Amino acid sequence: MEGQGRETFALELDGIVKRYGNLIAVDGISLRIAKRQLYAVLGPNGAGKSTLISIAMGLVKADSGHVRLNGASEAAGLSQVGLCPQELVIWEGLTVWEQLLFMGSMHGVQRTIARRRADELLEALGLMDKKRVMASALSGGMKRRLNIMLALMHDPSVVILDEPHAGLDPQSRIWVRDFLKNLSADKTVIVTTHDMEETEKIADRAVIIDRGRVLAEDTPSNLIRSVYPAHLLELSLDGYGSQAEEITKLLAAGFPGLMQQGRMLRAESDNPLRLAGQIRERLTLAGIRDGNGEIRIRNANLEDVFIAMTGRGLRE
Ligand SMILES: Nc1ncnc2c1ncn2[C@@H]1O[C@H](COP(=O)(O)OP(=O)(O)OP(=O)(O)O)[C@@H](O)[C@H]1O
Repeated sequence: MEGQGRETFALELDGIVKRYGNLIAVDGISLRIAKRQLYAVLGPNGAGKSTLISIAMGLVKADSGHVRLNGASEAAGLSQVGLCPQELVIWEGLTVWEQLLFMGSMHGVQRTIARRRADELLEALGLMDKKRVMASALSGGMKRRLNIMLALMHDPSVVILDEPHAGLDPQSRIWVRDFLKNLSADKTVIVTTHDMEETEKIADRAVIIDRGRVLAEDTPSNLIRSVYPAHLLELSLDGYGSQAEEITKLLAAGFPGLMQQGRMLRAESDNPLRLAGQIRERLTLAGIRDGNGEIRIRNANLEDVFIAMTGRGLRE
């Protein structure tokens, strides 16, 4: 039974702990990531994402806990993993094509196979016309795309990408989004990211970690539903100038579900239209000019969940 279960997991982390002096970077994380899916690791700066990935790759040794890659202990599984680090690892003096073949030869990939694979990757990430161009002449977003290709030249079954969305221009963002989604049809793709919008669009599952611990793990839509089952109503205080404080006090007294978040009052509601009407009525009664246009009703997104769970914005 146990052996059978293992075959379905690309990565299993069991009770991982990592300390740096007094700081606990990873505080007992256990995760099972099933094969052939796109899995996002989310967390604010310093949450422990990179440390966890480095431990999964065998680059950093955990103080305790176990890692299994494709059912094997990490050393046995590493050749099946491709890592795309946060920093660009590119040889500026080689052309795009030369780098891909060079990476293939470093992994011992047969030359004809490497050439075919390099062509497929160039096609899939939209860089075919840059094949003969020096890496130093590529734009930032193109370099990041090349960085992803280099992690795939040995055709690993598990690909780990540390912040693949960081610093991408809109065009590169679309290439990377489509590429990762397609890749996850037959490989396990694990990304660490701050990009909630991308995660919502492409991830099959996501884990939110903070201070080295797992806060929640599920599909993006279940994560959202679990925290915000209803709609969100938001009242922006920006248009009210010096009356903002008075309005906050007035509405807090009448609508206990309304919470202040910065320059916004926010409530969750099954009937946001009715609530909006009640809020407007209250404001009118108090002689405050119609708040029409200041109220917005929307569905919650992953960023709302992240802020609710970690108490922090993404880039704080
Ligand atoms: N080599 C190290 N020595 C000492 N402390 C470290 C080391 N590596 C990481 N840390 C600390 O461990 C904690 C977790 O860091 P980590 O880089 O894993 O977080 P992260 O979630 O990847 O953050 P970011 O989103 O900023 O990349 C941080 O407090 C960091 O300062």
